[in-house]
Amino acid sequence: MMDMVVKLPSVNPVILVCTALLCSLAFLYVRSRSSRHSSSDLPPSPWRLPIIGNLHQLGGSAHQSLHVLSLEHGPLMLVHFGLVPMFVVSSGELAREVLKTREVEFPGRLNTEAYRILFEGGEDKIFGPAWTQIRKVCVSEVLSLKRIQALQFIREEELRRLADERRPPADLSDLFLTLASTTLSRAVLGLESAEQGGGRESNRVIGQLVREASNLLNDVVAFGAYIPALSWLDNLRGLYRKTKRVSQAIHEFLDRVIDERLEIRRRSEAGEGGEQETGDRKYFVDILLELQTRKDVMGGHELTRMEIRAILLVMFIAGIDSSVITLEQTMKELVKNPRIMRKLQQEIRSVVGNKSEIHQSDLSRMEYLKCVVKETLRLHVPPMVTRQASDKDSKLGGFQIPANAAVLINMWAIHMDPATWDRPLEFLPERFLNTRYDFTGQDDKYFPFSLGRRICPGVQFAMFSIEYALAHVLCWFDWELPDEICAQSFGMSEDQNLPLRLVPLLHKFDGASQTIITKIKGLSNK
Ligand code: HEM
Repeated sequence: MMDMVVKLPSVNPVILVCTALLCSLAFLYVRSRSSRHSSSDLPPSPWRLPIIGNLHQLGGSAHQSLHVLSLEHGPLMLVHFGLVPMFVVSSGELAREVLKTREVEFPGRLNTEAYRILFEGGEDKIFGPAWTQIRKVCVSEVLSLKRIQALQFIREEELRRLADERRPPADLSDLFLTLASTTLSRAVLGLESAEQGGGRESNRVIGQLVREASNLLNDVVAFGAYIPALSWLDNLRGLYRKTKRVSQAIHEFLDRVIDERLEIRRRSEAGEGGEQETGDRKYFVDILLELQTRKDVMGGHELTRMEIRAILLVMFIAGIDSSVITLEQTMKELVKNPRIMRKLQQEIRSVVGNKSEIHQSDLSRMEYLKCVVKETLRLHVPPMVTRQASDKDSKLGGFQIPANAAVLINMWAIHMDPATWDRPLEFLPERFLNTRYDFTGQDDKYFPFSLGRRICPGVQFAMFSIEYALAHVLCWFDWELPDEICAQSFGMSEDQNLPLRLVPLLHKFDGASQTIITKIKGLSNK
């Protein structure tokens, strides 16, 4: 999500070796200008090549490679991403210091070129002085339990669509994306629901654009970011052209929505029969537009349209991708572990009983479901969170951290620590039964939503949406792999078998009540 997750481009070894040879002279120059800190003050560092630094040691899954390096070099190490020194934290204790107890010393996140293009400026543009106030508005107006309940009917509508996907296999990735983008589009932008005219199409368009933007932010950590002399490679790959195209399409879309909301407000104020701005009809975009004229609430800051667009985009990028990934990875883990899938379905079906709908109160009785989602978030956490040190030198873990240094928190490594987790690579939801782990950021062994001032404000919204979607998908249907997919190799890596296509089989309830039979028939006749 946003620049919070850092992945590396797959690096062609030939390019790397040539670059290393050609640039070794330049390295001598760079070294002559290198840090004024003596190396004994700095954390341990793996051996590195000229210019490319440690990039050759970081495969497609940088978080996994960094974890391996940290086992040898310690919980705080200095790794060179090309010419950029990164201070990599792999222990919960040090992560807590950076993210929470000493957060003022590590206030910002890292910027990338893709980030600057998509948000029309850097991190400061969105997360500047006004952000604390906007965060509060997000939590109370968009992500509150009341708003979550008010939007429940949208989730229900989308889940019913499953029945339309009767021609197997069902594209679950598409279903989860539509569900996440529709729910957020309504809460944030007030876009129409699927039943209202072009609602579905608009939701799909923004959902797809946002996913493209997330991929650009996550995957396209461009060569130029680490080795400026290689930025021509990024141009050659058309990365910035693509980012600019996606950015322009998103901004045009958001501008249209903002203009529509302004027009609705104008007509309503002029008594021209426009939409009534009642509590339920006021969306996040309306609240931001209102804040534009409330400098008093915003600590004297006047929100610009550009900032409004950037804030709306942050909500989408942060909200959609992470929820979809969690849903996809949970279903993949369940298909790989049929025992766990059966146990979970038994729990869901026994709680739902003869009812034809799943209510919010039912979810609170599904303890094993919560364990399953927690375990998915342990194994498939947004792998890395970034921070930038303030403009003063500081110390961490007894080592020197220079002013403005880039810090990477390897969340994945912390969630894999064998000192905390028995058989850490296995999917074992039972490990969370009767434990203290939650998402409030109190614990430094497990914190998929991060810690401290910048902790994810969408925790409740995300957990409810994810649990609700899984309970529906697993209650009425059993799931199988399509014939063409080999069970042994299914889901060996995170990116494998995506988009996720599975065969839904309507579940045969023993002695099912008339209500359930009617529900299932209703679904299959849709
Ligand atoms: C499973 C789902 C989710 C996960 C695992 C997740 C995780 C995270 C993480 C790790 C961060 C970075 C915090 C940091 O830098 O310290 C974050 C930030 C953020 N998330 Fe989430 N998130 C999820 C869903 C959502 C949803 C559904 C929304 C909104 C609807 C949301 C909105 C945000 C926002 C606005 C930020 C930026 C907060 C700030 O910088 O102050 N997230 N999230």
